[in-house]
Amino acid sequence: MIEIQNIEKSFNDKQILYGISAVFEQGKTNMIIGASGTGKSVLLKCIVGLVPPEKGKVLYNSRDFYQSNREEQKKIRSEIGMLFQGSALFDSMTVEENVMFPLNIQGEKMSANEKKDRVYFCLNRVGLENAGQKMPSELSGGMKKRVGIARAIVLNSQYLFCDEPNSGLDPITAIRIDNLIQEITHEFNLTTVVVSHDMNSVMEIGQNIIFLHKGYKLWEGSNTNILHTDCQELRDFIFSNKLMMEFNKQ
Ligand SMILES: Nc1ncnc2c1ncn2[C@@H]1O[C@H](COP(=O)(O)OP(=O)(O)OP(=O)(O)O)[C@@H](O)[C@H]1O
Repeated sequence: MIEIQNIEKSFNDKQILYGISAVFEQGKTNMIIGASGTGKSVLLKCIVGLVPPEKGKVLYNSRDFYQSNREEQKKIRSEIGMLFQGSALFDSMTVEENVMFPLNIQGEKMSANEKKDRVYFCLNRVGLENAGQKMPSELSGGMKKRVGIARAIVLNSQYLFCDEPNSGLDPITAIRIDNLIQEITHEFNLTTVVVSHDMNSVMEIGQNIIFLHKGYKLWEGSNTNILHTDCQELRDFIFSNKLMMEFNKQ
């Protein structure tokens, strides 16, 4: 479980986040949603320790990240897996080498065979056990995301962060990636946090959602009650999507 308490963040006197508190539950796909420029990525960076907030706490299973010493922070970081927006694979490495990369950096106690077994366990889990020797340039967008997911879980991560996992994918591939993230979350009992502005994703995997608007958290709930919200800003966000608007008329 990750708990954030009263997060405040500014850049050059411009306040971006105002007192954000939330609980991201273990074994669930938690989502941070909102329109472009509303502070989702900044909040994600505050949570993973890339951008320290001026105020507030980030607790990883009760461990206060920003109050921890370097060693403790390193330990927490080693439990975090990230799926980046553009997958962020290394173009000059094979799929196997890409997934192996975190093990080479942090898995110093593992033998070469153990590392390889772990890489192929993860590739198998995302359906790419035969793609180990391919280069990223030979992969489709959806396959690249799968490799990114395999790399994010290779260290036995407890916490999985996904920044816009659907960007650039067609709707069917996008749903497959969403479902894979949800399955892996349940199977490995991860605390998963997905940043998205895609309503299809929200309806598919949004088990625990916070909605940001202009740096404020205006709503929290799940995909079972989001369509019935009376928060006007959230309604505007949901029904700016044409398909959702049609659905709402029925
Ligand atoms: N390092 C930075 N320095 C200054 N301003 C920043 C920095 N990072 C983000 N911002 C500003 O913070 C605001 C929120 O940006 P953020 O990237 O969090 O939005 P977002 O909700 O993730 O949008 P999108 O969905 O388009 O990615 C924007 O006005 C952005 O310009």
